[in-house]
Amino acid sequence: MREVEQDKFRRKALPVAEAQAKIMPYAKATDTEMVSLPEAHGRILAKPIDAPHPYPHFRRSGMDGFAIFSSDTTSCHAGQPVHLEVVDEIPAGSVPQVKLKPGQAARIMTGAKVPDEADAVVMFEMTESVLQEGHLHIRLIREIEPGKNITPIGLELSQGDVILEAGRKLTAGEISVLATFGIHRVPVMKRPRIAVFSTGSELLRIDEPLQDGRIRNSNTYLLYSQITEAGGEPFLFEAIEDDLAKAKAQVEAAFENYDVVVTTGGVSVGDYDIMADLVSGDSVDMLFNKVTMRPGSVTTAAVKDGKLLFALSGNPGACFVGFELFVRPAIGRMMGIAQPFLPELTAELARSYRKINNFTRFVRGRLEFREGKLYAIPAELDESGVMITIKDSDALIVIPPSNTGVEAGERVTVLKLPGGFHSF
Ligand SMILES: Nc1nc2c(c(=O)[nH]1)N[C@H]1C(S)=C(S)[C@@H](COP(=O)(O)OP(=O)(O)OC[C@H]3O[C@@H](n4cnc5c(N)ncnc54)[C@H](O)[C@@H]3O)O[C@H]1N2
Ligand code: MOO
Repeated sequence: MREVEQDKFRRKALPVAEAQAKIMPYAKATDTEMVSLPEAHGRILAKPIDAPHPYPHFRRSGMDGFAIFSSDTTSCHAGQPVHLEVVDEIPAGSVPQVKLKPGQAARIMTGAKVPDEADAVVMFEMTESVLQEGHLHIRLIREIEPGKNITPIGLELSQGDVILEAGRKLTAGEISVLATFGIHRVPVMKRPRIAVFSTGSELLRIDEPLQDGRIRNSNTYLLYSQITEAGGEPFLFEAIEDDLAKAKAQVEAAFENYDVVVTTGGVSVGDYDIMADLVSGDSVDMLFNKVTMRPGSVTTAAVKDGKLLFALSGNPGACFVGFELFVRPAIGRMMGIAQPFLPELTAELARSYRKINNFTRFVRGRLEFREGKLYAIPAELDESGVMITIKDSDALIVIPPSNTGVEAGERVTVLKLPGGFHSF
């Protein structure tokens, strides 16, 4: 037996956290690039952005109405109305033309600049128009407090405030803030370029008809989605057949052009498990080839010329989990995300999980809120080779090693998968 083949069997299993820690030093920051604001959606901000001006930068009316001196309305009531002469009209986008004096009002629209002298805006609905000696007046029968319906300068942000920290993912809220401040070119982290290979002579292309004993290559597309969601840029390659020399050549070529290489399949101890052989060879430095977890115990990571190679299991469930626990955090770290790991929550296990585990199990499942409490419901079918329940899962339920399993009602840690909740 060749030495590399023997190595496949002699594996030292690392706990997940230790394996993650081995990877992170190689998750080197990508370069930065400038993109247009719409293109920045979903990208990671590369530099902190300060407010170049206060917001709002002028005193803004919050209502369609009249800008007035609130002091003119002191003690005003139905039996003692106040009449104010309308001397200006200020649409949004214009500036006041008349310097207001006490006893006067300016007709003003929502979003328009309030005259400096005025200290309140009264809504149209609270006024009545009257003509007095040919001049338009408004009649008020209620006191208006100072500041009413005026948004002060800098209510949201003062000049120089940090608007967004580096490492922040830009989605709707962030994009609208950047637009507000005229930041139309945005410094973002380059998306790590990730080559994806599936291995296995049993794999058919997705456009091929079924053949006996063969299956379509779903992992490549699973990974395409996961990489895209995590912020990376996937590049899909034809599946590699179970031939070590060919696989080695293809994977090595990929390292020339891509930041990370992800493969699936061929990492176990089978006769054709070429990735296991490849990482045991001397062309790459292996970081680990076994993790004390299920599914994905054979998850393997290696480094070539400072770049990461992830050899995930071929079993779809294990490939999925291996990506979420190892590849996602590496992509996140490369883009400067402060916390690139799946967020941890605590939930109550809704159904007993009685499988015996030597290793920590990451069971796909659904989360449900019932009467303010979070429940975790493990998928009925959660075997490593099962693909169908991945689509219904919004979390990985962490089941620690145990001889008895975990009973319904016990508290468990869950790792929230990206995206919404399937129950809602
Ligand atoms: N004697 C042993 N056999 C196995 C062990 C073991 O410890 N001793 N471990 C089992 C476990 S656990 C897992 S997980 C798998 C891991 O196998 P590999 O990662 O080497 O993957 P393959 O053998 O290539 O494939 C496994 C399974 O997944 C299917 N597959 C592969 N690629 C794809 C793809 N791109 N799309 C869809 N499905 C794919 C493949 O056809 C197999 O059915 O090993 C166990 N065996
Ligand atoms: O490593 Mo396998 O995915 O544990 O079932």
